[in-house]
Amino acid sequence: MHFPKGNALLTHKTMRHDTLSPSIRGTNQDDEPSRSSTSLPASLSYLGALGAALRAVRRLCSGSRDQDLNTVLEQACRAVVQEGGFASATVILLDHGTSRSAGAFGAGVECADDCCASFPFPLSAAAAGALVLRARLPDGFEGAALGFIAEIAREIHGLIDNMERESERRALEADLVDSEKFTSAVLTASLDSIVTINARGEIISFNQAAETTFGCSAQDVIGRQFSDILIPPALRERHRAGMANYLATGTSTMLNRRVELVACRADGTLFPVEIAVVPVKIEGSTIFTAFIRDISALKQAQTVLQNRAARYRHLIEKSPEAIIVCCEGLLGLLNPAACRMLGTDQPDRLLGRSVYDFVDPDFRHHLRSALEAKVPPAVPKFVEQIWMRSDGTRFNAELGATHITFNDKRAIQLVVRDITERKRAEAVQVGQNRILNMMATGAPLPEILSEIAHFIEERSGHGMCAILQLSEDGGSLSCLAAPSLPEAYVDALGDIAVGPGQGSCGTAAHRMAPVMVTSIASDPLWQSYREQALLHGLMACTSWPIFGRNRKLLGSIALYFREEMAPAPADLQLFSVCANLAGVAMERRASEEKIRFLAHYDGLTSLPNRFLFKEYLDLALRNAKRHGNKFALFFLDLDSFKEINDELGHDAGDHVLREIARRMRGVLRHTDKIARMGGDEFYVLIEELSDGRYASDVARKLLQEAARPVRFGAANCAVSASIGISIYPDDGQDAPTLLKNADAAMYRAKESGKNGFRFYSDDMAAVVAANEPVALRGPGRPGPGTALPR
Ligand SMILES: Nc1nc2c(ncn2[C@@H]2O[C@H](COP(=O)(O)OP(=O)(O)OP(=O)(O)O)[C@@H](O)[C@H]2O)c(=O)[nH]1
Repeated sequence: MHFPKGNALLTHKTMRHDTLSPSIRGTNQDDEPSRSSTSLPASLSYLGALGAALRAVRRLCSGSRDQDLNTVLEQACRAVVQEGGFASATVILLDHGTSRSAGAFGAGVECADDCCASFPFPLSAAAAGALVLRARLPDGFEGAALGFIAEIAREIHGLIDNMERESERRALEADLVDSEKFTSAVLTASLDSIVTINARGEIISFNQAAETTFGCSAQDVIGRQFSDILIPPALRERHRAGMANYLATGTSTMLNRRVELVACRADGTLFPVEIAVVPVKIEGSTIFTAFIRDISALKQAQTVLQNRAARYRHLIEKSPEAIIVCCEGLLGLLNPAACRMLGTDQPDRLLGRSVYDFVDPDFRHHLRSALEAKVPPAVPKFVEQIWMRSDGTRFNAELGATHITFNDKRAIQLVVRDITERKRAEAVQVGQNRILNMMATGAPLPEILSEIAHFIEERSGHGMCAILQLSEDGGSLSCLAAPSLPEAYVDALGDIAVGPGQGSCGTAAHRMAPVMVTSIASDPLWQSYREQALLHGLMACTSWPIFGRNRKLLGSIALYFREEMAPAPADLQLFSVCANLAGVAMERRASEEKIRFLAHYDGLTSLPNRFLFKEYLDLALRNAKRHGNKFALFFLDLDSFKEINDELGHDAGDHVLREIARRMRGVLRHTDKIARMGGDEFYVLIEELSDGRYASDVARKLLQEAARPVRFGAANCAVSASIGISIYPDDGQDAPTLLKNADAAMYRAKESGKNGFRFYSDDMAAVVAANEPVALRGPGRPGPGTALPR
């Protein structure tokens, strides 16, 4: 299609939009369109053709409802060209400032003297654009033809306008249908019940979910009062009042938000719902759409969860073990046992604090590695640590950690046990075993008691311990171990009398019960010892009696402090254990001493027996050999002792033996030894012998004591003694020789008339030889053939 040069007619700038006045340009003219052509008359046939074109276009307009716009415009252009005899017809449409050819016919037809005219559509109309015609005739756009052509253009414009309106209407209709379908689908598919009511409270829509939820069909409820069907009877009046208030005032607390309520099913059962009501004003009237969700299952799940949470909380609350939940190292939950363990009854004061605040710094890294472990142990592993209470005091803790979810977060649940008591008991057990081991291995009593005292001091922290033993007569206490007390104080105190008002120890022994004195300065029990104690800075003293079997009092334990205070209650049991240990040690030592006494001493006279005398003799020999000393060995046998037994009885004989033994012991030096061999025979060992005369003096004194009558009842028992003496080294270099020679000398004294003594001399060797194998004495009847123990 050929357009005039510059296409000036096709731009809206050159179109005259206010009217359908065309722009016309002749091929042979300049660019200015011809304005004078309206005066030329058009031929009747041409006008008839234009009329036919106009009618054809009108026909198209009426039958174009269902056709595509471009097709119809194409047909219109064809009709205009074919009926009107134009070379070409084109409809140009402006669309958002750009032009497009919406329909054309006859394009590409060229003729030598054609002219072209553009008939614009009004800009104010829905469709803007123009009908562009090319006429074969030079006067094709003149006179009456112009009116026809303008009419054709108007018809085409009307056609475009109608078709576009129709198209828009159809699109809107389609949208509406789609929207209704969508709404219907939403309502149907919605899991929530959607119920719409009008301002009178009547149900006007009721979706499928509502039918299921409330147990009634839409058909049954539409038109009925919402409150009569879906609201529980107890709430109906409130609902009506609320609606009335909203309609009157426009305010409501129920609308446009989600609230939980109770709804009523068709069968009358009530159930929990979550409801949101949205009011909508339509044509001056208000309708209300309620979105209702049955939350029975949710509530049940919540109840189950709440019950579970409550059970968990109950278990935690009642657990005797301390349970602590930590989130990111902070305390998130503590049960009462944990609060007690950490020394508070106000968990709120601990919540949010770092768990590390309660752990001894030396153990924090242990806890950190447990809390930050990526893979928790399958079974919680309990570890021991030192923890701290709120007041900073430390305690032994055993704890196990497990990973849990707490408040939707990863958390650690700690089970913490205060094992201070267990550790204390273990320490007591270890100490007790150490002390029992000392007893079993025969450690000396003072060492054992000293160990017990150290143990008590160690456990008590800063006390000083003393262990005292009761005297045989039960009248006083003497200190056996006091490793930490000032020596001067122990010496100054000496033996403590047992009785009321005798300090803590004397009073405890007297009362046979513990005595706690927290102020030595003011307690009347310490009146007699106060000055000494205060002089050494001792301010308090608690004492426990020590008992043996059958609650026999053996002594007492004292624990002194340099402050006015009492032992910690936790230590009292330990001290009572220690008092028992001291009792066992003391009693055992007493038993051992008794056994030792029975083994080494004569039961009648309490003098050493022949076994012990043998040890004395061996020791004397070693000393004498080492130092070049002399010593004398006496063998003493009572004369005519048998007669006492025979005449006055065995008891009288025993009495005489005891008395003479006591007297002889009394006249000897404490370094001298005297032993009873048995019967009426005794040995005496005189060491540090300067010369023989001293031995004679001792022999005379012994004879004198033996000869002094012994009173037994009304009788005076009179005996005498005969003594034989051998001297080391003159009369023998070893024990058997010395004993043999003393024995021989004693025989010589008997032979010489008794009540006298004889030193061994070589002439006695014959007697000894005659009595060989060896004239050694043993228990019982004197005579040769009985040897001392080796
Ligand atoms: N009462 C008593 N008598 C004892 C005890 N042990 C031994 N005897 C007796 O002591 C006497 C000692 O006997 P002898 O030494 O032979 O008799 P004796 O009369 O002293 O004779 P001489 O030594 O020769 O003077 C015996 O009669 C024993 O039975 C004892 O423990 N108690």
